[in-house]
Amino acid sequence: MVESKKLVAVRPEPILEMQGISFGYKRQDLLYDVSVSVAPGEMIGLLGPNGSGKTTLLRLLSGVLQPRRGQILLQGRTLSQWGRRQAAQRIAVVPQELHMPFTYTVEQMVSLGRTPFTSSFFGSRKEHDSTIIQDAMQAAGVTSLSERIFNELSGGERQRVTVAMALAQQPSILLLDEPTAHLDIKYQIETLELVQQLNQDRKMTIIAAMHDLNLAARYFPRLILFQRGIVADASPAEVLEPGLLSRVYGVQVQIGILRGAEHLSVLPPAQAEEASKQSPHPAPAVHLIAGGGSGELMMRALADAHIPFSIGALNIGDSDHTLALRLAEDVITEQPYAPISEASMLKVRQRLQQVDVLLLCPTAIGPGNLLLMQEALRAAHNGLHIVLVTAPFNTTCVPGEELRAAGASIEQLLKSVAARDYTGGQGLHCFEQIVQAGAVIVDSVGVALEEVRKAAPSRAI
Ligand SMILES: Nc1ncnc2c1ncn2[C@@H]1O[C@H](COP(=O)(O)OP(=O)(O)OP(=O)(O)O)[C@@H](O)[C@H]1O
Repeated sequence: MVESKKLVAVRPEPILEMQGISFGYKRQDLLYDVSVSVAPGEMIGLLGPNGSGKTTLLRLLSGVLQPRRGQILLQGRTLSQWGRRQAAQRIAVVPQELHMPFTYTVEQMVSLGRTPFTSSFFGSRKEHDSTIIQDAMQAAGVTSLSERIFNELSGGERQRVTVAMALAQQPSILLLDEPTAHLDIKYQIETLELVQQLNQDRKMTIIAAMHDLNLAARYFPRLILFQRGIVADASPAEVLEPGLLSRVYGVQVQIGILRGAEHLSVLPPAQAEEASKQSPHPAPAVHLIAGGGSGELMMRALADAHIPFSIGALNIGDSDHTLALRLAEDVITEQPYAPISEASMLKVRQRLQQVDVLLLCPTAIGPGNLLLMQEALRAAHNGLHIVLVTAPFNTTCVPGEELRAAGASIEQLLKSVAARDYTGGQGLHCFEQIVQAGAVIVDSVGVALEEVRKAAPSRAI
């Protein structure tokens, strides 16, 4: 028998690694626990709404900003171990807009890209540097503009010169901040074709913040969707998912492949709204209060059963929050580690007035979410059907009256609540009252689903 050779896929060492980085300009984190591994030669598009932190992430990657927590490794060494000058010899940035206070020519501008390798701006340029500058101008298609004044160029021409400047750094990694912003469609395509060419011909690793989802789908094989933390990191087909985009961008979109096209297209809201009129999204029948992973099974079960639900309030960074952005119809979101704000509590209250059922998952009860439990109690007194999903213990589903007869079950429930109550007994007291108000206790996700179907038979499919 011929022994078959084992084929072992060797993953290349990452060229760039973000390990659990958090950063904020103010007390609160803007980026929270971001971990990304970038292989050499990848082409990655960063997506996210205005203010989601894309530029900030690029500034962290270029070493202009320092993370509060976590570290960024460039070829296995932290950026501070490399030092600014050495890092700049490997990572180049193409900023969103470049304003020059001086009347530099294009060639002078591009030669500024050699700064990390020379001791002064224009003084110590060697023949070797001149060759690189000419090569950079040629690659970016700006040789014919070399004597022109940079500030007098059109937006598209300036963009190409800025790319040439970055190329003069001979970087392994090119970071671009919205390279197509303010450009007409011809220049948008030209710029992205150029970037793609650099990626393919020079094996340059590319990371670009992008607003145009269609261009991102067309040019970037890997997309990372941000909303302070990473919401999705995968291929365009997985990231450009209508539910996910509508939750992150707050607008309904449709995704499809246009006739004759090879790539996904994101259709504008007007057409999507029209489409959504034809197949309306059902309003959530269920609201979940969860946290710390306690809602995971319940969310997956509801999504599998096509039962629309809302959830919250949840802090950004909570594992339930990340999953909820994918699965829930609406996620009431709070800042990382922050107590629940009045605005979020108001949203929870309004939502509890609209839904048929509240599912309370077995989350830890701390001072931060005690308010949610108190809101659940208020809703119970207003007649909302509440289902308490316990940590798994040895009882079967005991609805309403039967539960009261089964004293041991209540005891067990309260014992499990006491074990996760960090509010000096206030959380436990709240639970006792919720039970007294007629809540149903269930110890399995399947039984919880049955309760939901009973309470919202027409809306839950
Ligand atoms: N130097 C700064 N000091 C304080 N806050 C800042 C600073 N720079 C940016 N911010 C704030 O940080 C948040 C994220 O900004 P950032 O520019 O990283 O987002 P972005 O995703 O690139 O946005 P856009 O798509 O609009 O360019 C914004 O609320 C912004 O106002």
